[in-house]
Amino acid sequence: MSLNETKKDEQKRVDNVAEIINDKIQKATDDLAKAHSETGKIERNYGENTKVNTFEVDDQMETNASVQQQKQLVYLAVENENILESNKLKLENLQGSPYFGRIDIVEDGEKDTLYIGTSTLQDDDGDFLIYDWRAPISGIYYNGTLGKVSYPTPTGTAEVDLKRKRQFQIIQNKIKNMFDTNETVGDEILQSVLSEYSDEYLKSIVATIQHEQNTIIRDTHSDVLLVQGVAGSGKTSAILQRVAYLLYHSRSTLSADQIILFSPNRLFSNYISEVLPSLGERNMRQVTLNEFISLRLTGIQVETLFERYEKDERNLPETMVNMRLYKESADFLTDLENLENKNKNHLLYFEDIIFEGRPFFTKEEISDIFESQNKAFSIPDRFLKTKNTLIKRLQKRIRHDRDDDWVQAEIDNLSDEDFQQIITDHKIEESTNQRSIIAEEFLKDRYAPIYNALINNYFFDPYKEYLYLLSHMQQDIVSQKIWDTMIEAIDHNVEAHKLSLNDAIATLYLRDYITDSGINGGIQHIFIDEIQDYTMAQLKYISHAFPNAKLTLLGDRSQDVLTSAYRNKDVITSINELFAKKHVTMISLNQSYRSTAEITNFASQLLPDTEKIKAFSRKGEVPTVKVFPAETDYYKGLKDTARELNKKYETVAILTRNQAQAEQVYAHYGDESLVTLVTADYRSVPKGILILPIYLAKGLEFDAVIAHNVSAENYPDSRSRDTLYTICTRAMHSLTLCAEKELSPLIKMPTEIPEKVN
Ligand SMILES: Nc1ncnc2c1ncn2[C@@H]1O[C@H](COP(=O)(O)OP(=O)(O)OP(=O)(O)O)[C@@H](O)[C@H]1O
Repeated sequence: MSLNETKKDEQKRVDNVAEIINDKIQKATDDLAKAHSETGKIERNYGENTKVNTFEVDDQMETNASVQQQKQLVYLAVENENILESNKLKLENLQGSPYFGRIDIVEDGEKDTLYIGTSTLQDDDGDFLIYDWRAPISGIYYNGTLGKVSYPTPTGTAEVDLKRKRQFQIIQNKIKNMFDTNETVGDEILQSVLSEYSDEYLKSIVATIQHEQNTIIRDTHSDVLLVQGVAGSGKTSAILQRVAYLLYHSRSTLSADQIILFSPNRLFSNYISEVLPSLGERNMRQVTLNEFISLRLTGIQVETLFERYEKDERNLPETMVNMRLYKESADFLTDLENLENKNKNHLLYFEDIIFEGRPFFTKEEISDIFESQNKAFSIPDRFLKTKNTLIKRLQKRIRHDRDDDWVQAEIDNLSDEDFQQIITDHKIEESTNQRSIIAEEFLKDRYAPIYNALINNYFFDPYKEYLYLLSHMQQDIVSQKIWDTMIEAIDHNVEAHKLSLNDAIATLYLRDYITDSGINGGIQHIFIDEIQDYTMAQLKYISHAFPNAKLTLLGDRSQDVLTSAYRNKDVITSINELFAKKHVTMISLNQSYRSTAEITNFASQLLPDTEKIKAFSRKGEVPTVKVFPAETDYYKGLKDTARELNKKYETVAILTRNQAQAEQVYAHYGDESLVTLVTADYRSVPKGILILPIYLAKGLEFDAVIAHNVSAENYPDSRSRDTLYTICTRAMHSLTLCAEKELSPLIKMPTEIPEKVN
């Protein structure tokens, strides 16, 4: 059959499937509308039923049962609606581009043809029109080359003969491109996808997943999956595809709420928010490290890594570096833990529990309880026993106070409604001592803040405890004087309700250790993007906080913008050491997809010889270097360049080293409506000419990038290399480097490329 005829046949099939999808969407819309009105009815009914009987004491029990039943009905109706909604979303995702792949196989002598798309579609007879890309057999499409291949089945590995692999690019139900290929995914379609201009949101790569990316996506065995991938190699894309894959693979046991992604900043969270919905899945939870810590250390303002970088990006004294490296290590946390248990006579720092302005339990009383515990027990054990004693004392107090006059008087003063509410809430049956029970419940409600304070360990001060341990630490990193100054500085910080990131992590770890808390066993997967920004202490804390979670850690050792000025050890080596007892799988991605070959090759030159990147064969403009002799020429040249680029590209990002430089560039724009100064508060990236420090552009990409002032002064030596590399690799189609006076020695261009402007 000629290629034309084949295409005609394939187009016929697309038309046919498209029609079926449309019909199914129509039906799904009708079903959903019906279900919605049904839910409305049940909800109204529930509302009426719950109101009617609560005042009639005799009807209480009946009301309770009926309320439960109604609640269950509402729950089922809402659940049903959610399922219909999700099915409809999946169909809508297929609309216009129902599938992207086809495999022809021979299995046990039988021929079969399978089409692969974002989700499964069956016709009315139950035949598969489209296979979900995550189905075990679909793995062949991404992994296998023609010939004998295998795929996992519930009963073991199945062998098939792969006869053909065909790729489609279908837009608005028209086949735009179609290729038969032996590779994972042939270059032609990838070329076409990568040539597109940048978008506000990252797109799914489901149709063009590459072989090594597929390994990351489908890994289900590793405790720790560690990916070192060069800039633009699809790490973030792979995370999102992997989440979708895991949700499918473990659909009966895993939900999106049990997955957390630690993302570098809010802009990034928004940037990636569309991928999972486009694959028919809900987004996982997303949090930045600072948000995560702030939620756990309420009332304390934790310094962000960005703020710290702005303060001491360069010229950090050696003593500071040494102290910082120690406090960022996993050993530091272990040392704190060991020290805590060393002095058996040490009394923890307790606090009064204040109730209605007066101490309910004084710290002396709490200390006495702690002191009376057997010192042979560990500190956490003695803490727990203290806490339990306090809870018992509270319960005793409730039993004691219930007959007090003031309590009886308060109960007499309760409105009928409140009185009934206590009976209903606590399911109190009628009996002779009903009034005492009511008094007890009333007191429990009244004393709830005390109970809450006990449960949440508010009677213990982890900050003072941390400072105490620091002051008793035997360290030979810096002189005692410098160490003491550091402790004093933390003390001042705590007074002002502030803490650095390192101290916050250490305090949290210590608090969790002593109080045996802070553990979330329900989370099954943790993903961390930009892992090079994390310290081993942070990773140790995260894995302690989520003991049942498998970790997927992705990063690029060459994009260490925030800590390369002082860190001396490779992050990948450190992670391997930290998780030495776990099943760690390490995967490298060396091919970059984001940028044109010219940009990738240019950026690659900035790195040491050992870390060369493989460029994807997408052609584009050669990067331009412009050196201006004086400051006035510089800013004029920079602005002209941005304006020119903006005629061709919708987004042009001027990337600077830090916030101060971004503000400086912004100040040179007389008319502010022409540009946007993007700050840490931004939640989405606007179009046009943008100015932002590189750390806010982490993980993002832009059509055109201008690197601001790549002068010898601004990027003097190899410690600036990561920053420069990260800036250059944000560009998809066009990269311009502007420098004032002398060019940075890091930039080595073939002599014909620099376009000197005088
Ligand atoms: N298999 C693929 N098919 C199509 N596009 C891809 C593929 N892999 C990566 N890309 C594209 O390459 C670009 C870079 O991908 P991504 O942001 O996931 O890389 P990254 O490794 O996280 O980058 P960085 O570390 O530089 O932030 C994105 O536009 C993404 O859509």
